[in-house]
Amino acid sequence: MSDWTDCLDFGVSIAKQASETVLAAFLLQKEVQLKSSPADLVTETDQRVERILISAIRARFPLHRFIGEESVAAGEPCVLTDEPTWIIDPIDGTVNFVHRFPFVAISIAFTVNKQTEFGIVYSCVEDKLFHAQRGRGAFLNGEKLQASGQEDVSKCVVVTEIGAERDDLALSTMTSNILRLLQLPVHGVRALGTAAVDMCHVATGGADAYYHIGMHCWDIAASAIIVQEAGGVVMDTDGSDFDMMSRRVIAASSTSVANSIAQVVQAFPCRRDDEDPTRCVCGAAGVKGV
Ligand SMILES: O=P(O)(O)OC[C@@]1(O)O[C@H](CO)[C@@H](O)[C@@H]1O
Ligand SMILES: [Mg+2]
Ligand SMILES: [Mg+2]
Repeated sequence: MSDWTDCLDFGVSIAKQASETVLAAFLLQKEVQLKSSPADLVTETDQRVERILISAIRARFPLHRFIGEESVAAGEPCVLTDEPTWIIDPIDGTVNFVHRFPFVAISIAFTVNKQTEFGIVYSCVEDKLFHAQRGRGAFLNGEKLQASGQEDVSKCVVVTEIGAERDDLALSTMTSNILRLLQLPVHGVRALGTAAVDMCHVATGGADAYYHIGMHCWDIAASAIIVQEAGGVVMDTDGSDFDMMSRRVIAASSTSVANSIAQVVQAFPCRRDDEDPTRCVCGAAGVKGV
């Protein structure tokens, strides 16, 4: 039985190759298009990097499937099957990329039978390569990672994001969540602009928790296994099991911190990533899946 190490090694090498395209464009002026909201941006580089990654993987593993952010935006389905599947965010942190704020990552997760086998997050400008393989630990540039183990939420640095949603309910929910956390109190609240890198900071122990409502599976699939393999926990913001399609996540140093955050954080409605977009629309108004 394959342990998928050949796929992991290939994923790492193409992530590094594709980062050259990201870095070559990083300091240049970008042409920006909007997706679901005025803060949900896409550039030609996002689309090109996704094409580079998918065509390389397809040439090597022709039977594998894909869920890619920009492919889904172009109308491809976002459904996880039992087949080997690569879940790709070509640039996580496109707003950062457009503004030259130096936290942008290529995020690649690989699932089989709907279980994540490995995750790769390459923070391109920082040249930080995070990866984890199921049952084999999490690493940053080859060094083993360990989450902080913190159990007391009042001693935590908590990372979150104000996402791309700009409707009143989403904005008031996101800001009141931050207010309630600060009132616990926690030591600090941070946001880097990329869910993938934010969550990897929980894996390093530099942050103790991360939560987010409204992100997509490609933002967090890779970093979720990196957190778990570093000894952290991931769950839904409602306290149930982690579901990468639910648009809700808590990643934490310990179950007790994750539960404390789940008690404080409220969610606003978001359509699941794998929900048929023709059937129901809730959450922020917009095009392509929000
Ligand atoms: O569209 P992108 O860049 O792939 O991803 C969206 C995203 O960067 O937006 C949020 C911050 O606004 C992050 O949490 C999330 O990862
Ligand atoms: Mg993203
Ligand atoms: Mg992206």
